[in-house]
Amino acid sequence: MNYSLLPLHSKRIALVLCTALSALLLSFSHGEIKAWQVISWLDVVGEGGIALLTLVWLFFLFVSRPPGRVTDLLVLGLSCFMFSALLDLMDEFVRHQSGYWLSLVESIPAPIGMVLMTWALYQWHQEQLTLNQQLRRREAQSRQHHQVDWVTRLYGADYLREQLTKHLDEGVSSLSVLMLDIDNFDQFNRRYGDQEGDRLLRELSELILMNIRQTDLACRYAGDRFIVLLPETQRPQAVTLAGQILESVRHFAFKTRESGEAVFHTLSCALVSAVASDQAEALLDRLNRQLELGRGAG
Ligand SMILES: Nc1nc2c(ncn2[C@@H]2O[C@H](COP(=O)(O)OP(=O)(O)OP(=O)(O)O)[C@@H](O)[C@H]2O)c(=O)[nH]1
Repeated sequence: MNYSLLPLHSKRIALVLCTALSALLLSFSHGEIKAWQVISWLDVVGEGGIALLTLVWLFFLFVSRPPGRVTDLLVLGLSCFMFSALLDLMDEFVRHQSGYWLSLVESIPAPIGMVLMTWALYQWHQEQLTLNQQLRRREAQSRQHHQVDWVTRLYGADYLREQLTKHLDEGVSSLSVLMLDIDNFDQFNRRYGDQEGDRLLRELSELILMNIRQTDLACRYAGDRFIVLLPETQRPQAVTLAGQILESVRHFAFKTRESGEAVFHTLSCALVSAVASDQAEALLDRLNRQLELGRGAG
């Protein structure tokens, strides 16, 4: 199991522990401990099981989800539910005198928790739809995770070559291919470090993905260079799409981790349209040359 997300939840874990502790303290401070013989062990197992399983759910939540709104709602909801479940369990061990208000405190958090969790699950569903959409854009027509680039999570150059060859062999009509290169990335790396460089690569990949269509395929071709395959796309449409990517990158304020300073970036781009006799490598060479020529001219 991967526990790498646990440290990110230290405050939430503290909240859960405080909630559990306050349920125990509240119960012990308002009653007296029952005699061993009158405890109903069947109820203890049933109610204790519910409280324990709530804690298990919380544990899996912490190891599975990064912090965020949906996570917070789920933690709050489960904590409320656990609070009621623990008070319910403590009833088996402690006889309470002030029955009415304590039973109110015991009953109310559980339904509030259920409402919060229901709302959280709806939000989770919405979040999943967005993630699925991003995944579909990353995956194009097939799923080959060994060919994914681990910095950007985009497909790498080998997968790109395979897909490009496939498109060309199938004679897909109007295939446009776009190459994008981050300007002055080396300078950025030297100033802010490689880790920030990796983060920039990831964030720009997200921006590229957000601007392409479901049928397009974005790959990391090399270092700071990306390629987007645009099937069934005439040049004017490809030019518009490229313009949208360049604009969104130009307006994107990358915040450095250390100082929060906003750093802006531009991309250089080249665009070619495939012709009937094209081979993948020749087309990629054409793209590379065009990009360098454009830079020379710029
Ligand atoms: N952080 C990080 N840097 C990388 C990675 N792959 C390549 N690089 C760096 O990317 C930089 C690319 O440098 P160049 O090809 O000169 O690109 P550039 O500085 O953008 O120059 P122009 O393209 O001419 O604007 C080099 O410093 C590489 O070390 C990576 O995965 N992560």
